[in-house]
Amino acid sequence: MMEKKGSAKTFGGEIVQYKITSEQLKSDTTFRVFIPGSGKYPVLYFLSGLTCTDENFATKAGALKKASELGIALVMPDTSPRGDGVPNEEGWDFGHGAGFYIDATREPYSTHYRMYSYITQELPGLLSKELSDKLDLSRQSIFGHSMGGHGALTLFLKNPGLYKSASAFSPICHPSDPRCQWGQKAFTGYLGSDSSTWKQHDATELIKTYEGPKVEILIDQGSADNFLPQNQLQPEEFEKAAKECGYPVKVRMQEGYDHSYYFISTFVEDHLEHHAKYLK
Ligand SMILES: N[C@@H](CCC(=O)N[C@@H](CSC=O)C(=O)NCC(=O)O)C(=O)O
Repeated sequence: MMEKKGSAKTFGGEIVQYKITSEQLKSDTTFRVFIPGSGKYPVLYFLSGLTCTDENFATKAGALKKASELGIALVMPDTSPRGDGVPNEEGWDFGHGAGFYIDATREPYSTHYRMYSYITQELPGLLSKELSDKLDLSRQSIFGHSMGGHGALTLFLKNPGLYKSASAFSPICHPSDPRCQWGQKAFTGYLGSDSSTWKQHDATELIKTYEGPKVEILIDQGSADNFLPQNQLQPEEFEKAAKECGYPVKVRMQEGYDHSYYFISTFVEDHLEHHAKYLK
């Protein structure tokens, strides 16, 4: 059951925060939904990055006006399971706020950290049951930022046809690469040290064997992003792999922009228009 925690009218539509007890996450979790008006709308998921909740994109990205104009509903989940019973670690790049949109296979994380199944199965199932008059779940697309960009790309590539389109802001493109410290930490912790299992959660690896519809993927990356020289993101590796297998990917290097929501809000309308081409 979806419990309504709060709502507000905005840009002619409504943004609502829901709380559920998730079967996959074995914990309570919240998500926000923006519904443009009184019709039935296609759904665009936004997956947020490390340290975020369902609040960051809703309040900082400036996406709601354009989503309202285009007639696209937005669904904004949290980034991990949370709560007293959910194992956590020191630091902001693992544990709470850092679920990496995968199903953990390693104890003690495997019981709760099932963000992949939550986003691809449980959440759309709930939405189609409880908001069937407002959301058209036969038309879904996905985008995200950083860790959430990794989530958007991998969920799209792992489920051909489930999402009509995908895009990302400064995504973690190659988390199984030894130079990507976020990926090394998360995949070792959630999946174990056998790195052969990591490739199925790595966009740069997945695109090499992808066999579904080749809908253009849009990526925006700021040139002044401090995580870029640290090799946490590696958009060049994803672009190279896509080119080699003939998948159309547009990577736009945006001069002087950093990793923040100032960057996201500058280009978010382009991403909404990109998805509208495939959702409408
Ligand atoms: N808290 C950290 C910074 C963490 C950070 O930059 N998080 C990004 C996503 S990074 C990759 O997934 C983010 O979106 N933060 C939320 C926001 O509202 O900006 C630190 O202290 O350095």
